[in-house]
Amino acid sequence: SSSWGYGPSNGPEKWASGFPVANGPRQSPIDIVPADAAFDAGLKPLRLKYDPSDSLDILNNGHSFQVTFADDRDSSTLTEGPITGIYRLKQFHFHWGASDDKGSEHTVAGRMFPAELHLVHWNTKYGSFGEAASQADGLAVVGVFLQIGSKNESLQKVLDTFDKIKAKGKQTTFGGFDPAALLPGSLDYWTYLGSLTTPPLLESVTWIVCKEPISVSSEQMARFRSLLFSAEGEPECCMVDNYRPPQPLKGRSVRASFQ
Ligand SMILES: CC#CCNS(=O)(=O)c1cc(S(N)(=O)=O)ccc1C(=O)O
Ligand SMILES: [Zn+2]
Repeated sequence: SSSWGYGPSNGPEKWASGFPVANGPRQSPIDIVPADAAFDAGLKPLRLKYDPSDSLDILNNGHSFQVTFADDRDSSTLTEGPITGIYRLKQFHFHWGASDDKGSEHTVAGRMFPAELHLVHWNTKYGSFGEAASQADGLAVVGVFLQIGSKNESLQKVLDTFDKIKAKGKQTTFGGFDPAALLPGSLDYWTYLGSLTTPPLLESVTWIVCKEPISVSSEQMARFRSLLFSAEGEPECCMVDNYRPPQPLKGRSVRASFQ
């Protein structure tokens, strides 16, 4: 069976056949329209506490690359913000385009960014990521837009591993990395109830999208595009355009933590 991807035969327009929830009521990403986002004074500031010793390795999983964290303790967590309880960081990954004019999953009043960072956290009240992933309040993903500007030195540490994870299935150790170094100065955010943006598209994600982008140089964006969707020994297929387009809002409201 042709597994899902981002090509013409297995891309986002085809996912509904294998994953009917693709047409569900709370799918992600969405177009965020700032003028329609209601300021909610009840929303607390995000509280992100990450321990660099939790970072384990970096992996090309065939649809993106991810940095995986040890999540057996409450050492790298998301609390406060729009959520209640403690959510543990499991991994972070990115989505990006074939050129600097596209690549993000969420858009802001129709504007696409060249890339988007996702930090995936799971609700510890469910005991494991897998259990949490099937619960309506099981996951919380912090999204950060990347915009073309100065070279991002924190990001460069990630890009420097790409020679070792070029092909699908390759991984290498990646310890001592602090994901807080990838966060913008302001943690103002929009939040709404949505889903995973890749199959299985589970409707279990509280999305927390930062208003302020982080910078990435055009040369650094070119490095993202040197990764491959394909495994060693297969015809080379550049890993680009690994983003799902915005999905219908279906009556959902988007709240803003800022005025
Ligand atoms: C069951 C299940 C599941 C999803 N896993 S994930 O949350 O790490 C994830 C989340 C997202 S996203 N774009 O929804 O944050 C994308 C990709 C992945 C992944 O497996 O690689
Ligand atoms: Zn993602």
